[in-house]
Amino acid sequence: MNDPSTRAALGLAAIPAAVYLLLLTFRTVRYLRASPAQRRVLRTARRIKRTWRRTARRTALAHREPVRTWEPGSPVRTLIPAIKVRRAAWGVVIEAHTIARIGLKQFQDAAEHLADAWRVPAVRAEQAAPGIVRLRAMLTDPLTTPLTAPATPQPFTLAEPGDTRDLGGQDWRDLVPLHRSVRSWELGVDADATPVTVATSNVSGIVVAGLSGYGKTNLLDARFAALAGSPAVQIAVIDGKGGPDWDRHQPRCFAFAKDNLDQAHAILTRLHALLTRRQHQISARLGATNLWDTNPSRPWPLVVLIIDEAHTFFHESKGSDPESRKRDQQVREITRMVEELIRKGRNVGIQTILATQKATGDAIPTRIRDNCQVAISFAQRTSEAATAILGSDITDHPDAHPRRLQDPAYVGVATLVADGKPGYTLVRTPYAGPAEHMDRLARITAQYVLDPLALLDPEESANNAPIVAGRAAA
Ligand SMILES: Nc1ncnc2c1ncn2[C@@H]1O[C@H](COP(=O)(O)OP(=O)(O)OP(=O)(O)O)[C@@H](O)[C@H]1O
Repeated sequence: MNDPSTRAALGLAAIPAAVYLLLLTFRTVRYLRASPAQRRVLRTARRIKRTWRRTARRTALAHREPVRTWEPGSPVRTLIPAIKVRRAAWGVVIEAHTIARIGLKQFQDAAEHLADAWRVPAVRAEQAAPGIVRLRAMLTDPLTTPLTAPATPQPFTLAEPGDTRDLGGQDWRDLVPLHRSVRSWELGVDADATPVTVATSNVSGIVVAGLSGYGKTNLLDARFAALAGSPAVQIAVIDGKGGPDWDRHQPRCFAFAKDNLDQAHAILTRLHALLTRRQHQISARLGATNLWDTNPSRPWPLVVLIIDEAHTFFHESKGSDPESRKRDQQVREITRMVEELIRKGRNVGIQTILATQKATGDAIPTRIRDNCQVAISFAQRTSEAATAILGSDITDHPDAHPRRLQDPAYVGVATLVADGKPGYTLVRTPYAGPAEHMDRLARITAQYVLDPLALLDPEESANNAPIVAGRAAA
């Protein structure tokens, strides 16, 4: 025992034991300090790692092949896909290396059995990279878990130094930076609970479609809330539904109309005039031919036109009486003006957001719809409707197909092509908050409202009062 070499050997043997003990202590402390939900995740991750070789064999995810040998008999070896396991708030992510003929399809086929073996409600499989399949053992599903505050922008995103208004005790520097919401739209979270965004700079058209009651208006509310706090944004609303949904937004709008064709026509005529003036003046005023090379500002704001139930305004009655002919003439003019706003509004900072239950060509003219750079679809009943809004590629992505979303659990879940994510992404959008929230937000930010045409040309504006609060120009 006193022999130095024996002591050294004992000392060496003690190192792994000490490391093991440390690891065990660390794991135990981590487990004890975790919430019940996190403990479940930890247990599941451990179970998956511990039982993987056995589970792979039992779920046909192991590959057997003969070993070349001169010895009699024909020995066989079993290859098991190597995995890496990591924890997420909602479950466990497993990245598996494909081998031989075991790839995405085999993992997808085995998903139900894996869920049983791992004792989780669902397992999803997708190709993460060539040779890597990502499995998600879902303990809770981020897509069906209601989302509130985290992805919902702060209601009062006043972002200018010196603002002395009601900041709810917060310093303006802590609030959402002015241009982040203007340049991109934080829509919510995907199936991995990671944020989903789309760029909104250099965008002149956004179309949001989906069956009634699946979350279009709520999503537009969230967008409205993200923009209302910026003095560099002016908002106009035309509500084809004509109900009370948009009334509370009115104080923050420089132009507002319901399903009144004359008023909608008047607002669009003014926005079209703004488009033309801005085109003429942009170089001289901004020293650039594209607003997005700089940033929207108070004197040259981003102008967002929201048209809810947009199909209301594109439908010609084809009647032959004078009233119908006048109406159809207005519809044709509205269609042309919306089309031009979307086709030409990008560089001058005019953005049109169309929401509709139906995005097929008979509801929204294709020359309007197909020029929108961003398309977002909530649940759809038919493939035709899904293809109309998202393009024919959606048929290659059955997992993200909006027909799958026809379930009350998917109210508030949409499909889109998101920044930095391949193919189509399903996104859980946040609940935008109760009506009073929007009411207060609109009132507190009403002081930012300015007519963008008046900002460009004060004289012209004096002769032509803007259309606000549902009243036609005085
Ligand atoms: N992301 C969400 N989280 C929680 N609830 C939501 C979400 N989106 C919508 N809802 C709820 O679902 C209901 C219908 O939503 P919304 O009015 O936005 O649907 P819609 O698609 O605009 O319907 P319609 O076409 O009839 O106007 C509302 O009560 C809303 O509060």
